[in-house]
Amino acid sequence: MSRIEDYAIIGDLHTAALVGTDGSIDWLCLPNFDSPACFANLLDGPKAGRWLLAPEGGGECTQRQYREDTLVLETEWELDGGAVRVIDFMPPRDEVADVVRIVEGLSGEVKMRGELVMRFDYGHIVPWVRRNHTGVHAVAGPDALYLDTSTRVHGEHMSTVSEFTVKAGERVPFVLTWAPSHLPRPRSVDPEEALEGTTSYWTEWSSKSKASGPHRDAVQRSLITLKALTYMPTGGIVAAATTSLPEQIGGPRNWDYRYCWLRDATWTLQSLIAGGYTDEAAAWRDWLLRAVAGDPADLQIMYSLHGARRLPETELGWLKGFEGSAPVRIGNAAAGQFQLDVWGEVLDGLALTRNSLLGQPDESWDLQTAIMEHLEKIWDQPDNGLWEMRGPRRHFTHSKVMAWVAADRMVKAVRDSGLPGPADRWEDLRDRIHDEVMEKAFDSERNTFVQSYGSKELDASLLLIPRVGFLPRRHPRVLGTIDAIQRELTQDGFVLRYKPEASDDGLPGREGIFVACSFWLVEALLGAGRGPEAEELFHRLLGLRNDVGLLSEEWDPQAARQLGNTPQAFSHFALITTATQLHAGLRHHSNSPIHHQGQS
Ligand SMILES: OC[C@H]1O[C@H](O[C@H]2O[C@H](CO)[C@@H](O)[C@H](O)[C@H]2O)[C@H](O)[C@@H](O)[C@@H]1O
Repeated sequence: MSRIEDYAIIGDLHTAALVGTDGSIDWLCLPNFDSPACFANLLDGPKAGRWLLAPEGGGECTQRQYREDTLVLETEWELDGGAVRVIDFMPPRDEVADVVRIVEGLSGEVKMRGELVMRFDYGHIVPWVRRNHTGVHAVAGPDALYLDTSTRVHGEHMSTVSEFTVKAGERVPFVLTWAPSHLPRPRSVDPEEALEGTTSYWTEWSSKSKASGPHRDAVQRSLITLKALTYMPTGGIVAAATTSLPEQIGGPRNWDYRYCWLRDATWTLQSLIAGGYTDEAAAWRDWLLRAVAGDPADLQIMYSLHGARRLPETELGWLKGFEGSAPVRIGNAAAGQFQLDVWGEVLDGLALTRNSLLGQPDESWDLQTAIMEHLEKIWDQPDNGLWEMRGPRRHFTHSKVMAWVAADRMVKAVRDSGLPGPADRWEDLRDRIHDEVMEKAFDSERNTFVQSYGSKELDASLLLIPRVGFLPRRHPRVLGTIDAIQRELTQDGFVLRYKPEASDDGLPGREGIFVACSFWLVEALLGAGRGPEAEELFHRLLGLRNDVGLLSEEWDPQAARQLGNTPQAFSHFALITTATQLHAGLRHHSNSPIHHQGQS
């Protein structure tokens, strides 16, 4: 059984597939990220659908890598009789979706076996499968899949099997195409042309990057991963490609991340802008304006890729879950929560786009004003916080700090950029929130900010206080909070987001350390003047990436394995912004663009 870190991602900017080190595609939702899966081996085993393509004897590959700065994956096996490579990719999309796999003989000869188990609706539906002159054709309900290959296939135990030998220099292609079942068979794809086109697409995209410095490769891989999590038609960005990969193996903390969180998307935007990608930032702003249009009181913390608001949370009882981690959930009840921080994140993100996309039309000021006016009425309410706690609502410190951020950015927009608005009133609110946080969210005995007003608990989000400019990076209270978090909220030097057993988050069980929060500690240490410690922690965090540079949401320090949904935008944007700070120096806060070398 594969571990979370065994997976690499390929995608077509509408959806993504996860490919294991054993050559099996174990996760693929079609046609979009949030559509039902046709391969759900990840959550239930092979009977829920998968596509294995590997040497006959099976087993882990010897090595794998992405082709330079692309999303084209190469998985290689070296065996006694020869060596073979499987090249996997999804060509950037037209109206239908393709997964292309090319088996390439590298030396000697290798016996290969393909096993395609097509299931629709997360393993629930076994389709009708018919042979045709180029492969097979599967249909059930709205979905059709077409397999085209030059090698012979036959049926075996409800799967489509191919057995063939590949010699040095030979190439055996497979193309799996999804199309709506009511339409005629779609155009066929030339696999070699598609390989060239896909390689050029990603190479060209990567050539626009401003990533540089000692961590350039890690940053570029993270930027490519974030791009792979964007939904091209609307500009929406999913939090991760999967649902229900557990935060504790065998536990119930399993959530569907195939949606657009305003928080995650705003942070992703910050890192794309840091990487020099302004087109994606503009597309995100357009997505945001469409998604949140209407009464600001109805603003949600997350939406679907298309901006839909209803994301009912359901359990898929027929799936046993990753290594038995049940339930498997689709939809996400957090969509209905009140998370005060989101307003600040959105206004912070729009301030950044305004400062970064100079000269591009910006129609978001009316929305920003409406959001701020609404926030003036609700900022003093208890909320669910950025960790989406399902326990009682509280006055979370981070939420209030983000309300301060909202007011701060709006004041600056009026004062510095000349936009219209009641700057004095917003300034007054900003100062009131600041005073309240300083008074109610600080434990002077332990010299640390706390998770919520009056609480004794710590929370990793407190590390963001200097990042958003609420206090200077070396303010005594910031330094005290860093010390307290290192003392009380770390495992093996990595940071927990909070202590689940003491924070009444409404859920049983525990979880791993939170990768993004550990990157936040790096930045906080750097700001505190503890550069060598920051560098050391950053290098240890880079070591949590898998062999192809991917991070999931969490890490289990005892078992030394990844936990949670993967690849996760949160972890990758934290890597990018932290690496940029380490390289460029602490020259910016969350809302100011980074000036790369050579720029004025
Ligand atoms: O811990 C409980 C919550 O966990 C998920 O939320 C987390 O993921 C979100 C997407 O990356 C992120 O925005 C949030 O800050 C994280 O806590 C889950 O989506 C929630 O439903 C759940 O209550």
